[in-house]
Amino acid sequence: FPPFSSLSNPPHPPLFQLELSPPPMTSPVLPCRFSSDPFLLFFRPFSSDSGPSNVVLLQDGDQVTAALKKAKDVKLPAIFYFTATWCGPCRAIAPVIEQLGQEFPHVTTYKIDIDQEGLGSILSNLHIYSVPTFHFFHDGQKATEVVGADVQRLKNTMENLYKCVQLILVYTRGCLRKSFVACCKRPYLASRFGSVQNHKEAMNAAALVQLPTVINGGFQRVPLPRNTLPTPVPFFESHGTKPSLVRCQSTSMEKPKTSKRNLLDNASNLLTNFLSGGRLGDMPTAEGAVSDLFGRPLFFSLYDWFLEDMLHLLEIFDDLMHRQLVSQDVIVFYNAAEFIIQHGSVYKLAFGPKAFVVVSDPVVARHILRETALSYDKGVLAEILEPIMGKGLIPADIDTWKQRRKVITPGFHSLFLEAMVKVFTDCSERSILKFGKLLERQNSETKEIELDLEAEFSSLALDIIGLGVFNYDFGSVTKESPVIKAVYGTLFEAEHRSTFYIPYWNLPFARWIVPRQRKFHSDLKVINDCLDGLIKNAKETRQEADVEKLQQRDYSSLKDISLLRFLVDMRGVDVDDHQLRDDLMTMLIAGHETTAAVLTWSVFLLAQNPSKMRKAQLEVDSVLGEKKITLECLKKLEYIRLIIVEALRLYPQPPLLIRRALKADKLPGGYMGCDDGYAIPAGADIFISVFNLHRSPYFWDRPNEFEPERFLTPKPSEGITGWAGYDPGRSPGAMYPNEITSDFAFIPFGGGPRKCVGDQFALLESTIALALLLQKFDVLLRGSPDDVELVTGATIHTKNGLWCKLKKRT
Ligand code: HEM
Repeated sequence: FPPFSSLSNPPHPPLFQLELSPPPMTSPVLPCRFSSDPFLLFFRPFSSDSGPSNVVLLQDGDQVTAALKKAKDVKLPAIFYFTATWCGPCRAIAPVIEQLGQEFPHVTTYKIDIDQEGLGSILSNLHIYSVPTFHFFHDGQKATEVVGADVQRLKNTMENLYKCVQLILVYTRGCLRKSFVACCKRPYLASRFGSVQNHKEAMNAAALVQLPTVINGGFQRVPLPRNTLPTPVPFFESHGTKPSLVRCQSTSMEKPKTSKRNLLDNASNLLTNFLSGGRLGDMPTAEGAVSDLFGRPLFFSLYDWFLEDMLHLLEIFDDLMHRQLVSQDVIVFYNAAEFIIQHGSVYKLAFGPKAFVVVSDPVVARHILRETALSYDKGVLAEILEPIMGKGLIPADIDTWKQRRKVITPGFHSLFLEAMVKVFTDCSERSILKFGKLLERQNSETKEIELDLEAEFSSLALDIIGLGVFNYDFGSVTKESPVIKAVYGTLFEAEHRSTFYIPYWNLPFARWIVPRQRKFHSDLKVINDCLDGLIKNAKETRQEADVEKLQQRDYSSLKDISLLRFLVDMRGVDVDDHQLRDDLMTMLIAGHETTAAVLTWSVFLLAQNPSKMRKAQLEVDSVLGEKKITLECLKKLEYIRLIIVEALRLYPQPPLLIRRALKADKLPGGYMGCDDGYAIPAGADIFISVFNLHRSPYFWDRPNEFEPERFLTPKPSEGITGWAGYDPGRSPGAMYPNEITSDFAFIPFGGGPRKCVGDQFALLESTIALALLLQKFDVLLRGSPDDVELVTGATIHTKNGLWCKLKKRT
């Protein structure tokens, strides 16, 4: 593109400059060249008939002739792949072909077994002397060929020939280019970047290269000479409305956004700017409307505002690829300046009378959670939770938190967790037994039961947290009790408060006048009485010891292995009953819904991916057999562990972390943000959107896909300043990926000093429960995944339960 005087990249070789002369044959007929590319080693073994749908097996000479004709006449991109069943290199390269087929869905690969009868003359006409041989067709002609299993050459040829879209980006600030590279990982988005300064320059450039053009998402027809033009892409001509923005594994999260601002929105924004918005300086501001916040979870809107335009662009390309419309170049100009102004790593959300700072970047999250952790408290969250959790760790002020954190953390030592494995197993088996009994009672032919697994996981998690934290068996998997009802009532109220914007419960007399507040206080009393009884009991049987001694106890001989026992027995910590009760209540609430939610979403995702479920079941069969689960087994259940963390990536619990600045601070700009960072005043309220971080296309490939295997492979930072990339080796010995391995791009348990104390407890518990479920049952969703609507408060859960069909595995 000569007119782009300001191209910042060294020029790429021209897109269609191909090596047209075939490489020399190394042997006359059959022995083939074989690349020792280690890429080959990672793929599944050869399977001749299966594979992606764009691989077509041609079974006789007529079919080959017809396909050749079609490739020439219809001008669709196609590869003719000559192979033989006895050829070792062909077998070795088969997975690469499959992989390339998936990466270039618009290219058809015709596979021809040269030993089929009646091919003789065709093969000699085409000069096929050895296998594998690949003929590449483009624009109705044979463009080039590759002879031999030369992986690198195959990949290069595919990329050079079939990458279809050239992307030219209008950018005004250097950092944005990188974001596009990170985002446009798909092979069909050729990353040829340049900068043009304005719309006119973009149009001139487009006219010069004579291609259909998209400027800022809208189609522009450039004045091209007749007949020599590629047809404009119909999608752009017809598209007036944006496609839905957030695509996920399948949920009803794709509700359209409210597009028009109403009176309330305008009033709210005015108020925001008047009251607090101004104090947040020139931070990018989301153009959201208050009405966007109603009727769907807040974190979806935060995600849209974060990525709206980027997603829009990707949606366009996906759609084009899907419809095989891009068999030609399209130029895209994208106005980066617009993007920067409205969205990004740190932006301000005008929200009623308040402004919140929304953070979607690991470097900024790391700054708040780890580097300056004690300059922030829990702000709005503490206001909501304090009436329930008192001075428990989550809402506690910094001084109380420092004291209690020091005491509680040692409670989760390794021998305790090891002892918990038995509790997790026993409780999970109780659920499995219950499902088995329900199945036995089932008379129907199908021999399957329908269950709301979310409710079942909730009972299971309640039983486990009761036993683990204060040695109380709720027994909720099999029965109901006033205490259980009170716990659920309290959780329900905590949820209600976290989604209700006006804290009416703080009004004088509300606890006596408002019926739900009356119920809440009576539920709280039931739980408090129960906890007080347990604390009294534990104190009466106290056996004081130093922390180190307590951590080396022989758990197999103890009747009560709970955390309460540990806290009460600890020498030199004479804590009052009230504080202990707050601690227990906090852990009861923090550890119950969260774990139930992880199991719920793990099953939801697996049920939509039967091959992954099967893989998990095979792993469980091979590791466990008929054995009881031990910590050693858990180390071997790698795939199950990855499923749990991948579910936490896609459905983080909670989806937002909340903070309030105790003093003025300067946040780093984050990726694509302002290099100078953003000053925030004392009192600024912050949402760290874990959901945005976990699904950010800058830090994850295919961010919305369920791919547990992703955590096995390092991901370099690709030049993102300040972010170290993902590296599983960074936390040696860790059983699960975490904020260290991901440098704060994966923070399901937060990070820094206020990181979850129960993370290992929860992960081991979930791994065991999921493994035991999959060991015995096949699980299917009862209806469509889209029927499983999401709602959210503190955690993301379903609106009407996760209804599944369970069948005994044979
Ligand atoms: C999968 C299950 C769980 C998830 C996803 C989860 C997530 C989190 C997150 C994200 C935080 C940090 C909140 C923040 O920084 O604002 C947190 C804190 C906390 N979690 Fe968990 N948690 C889980 C299970 C548990 C369990 C089982 C327990 C207790 C047995 C627990 C106890 C706590 C406590 C006490 C805190 C406050 C820590 C502090 O401020 O020092 N959590 N949890």
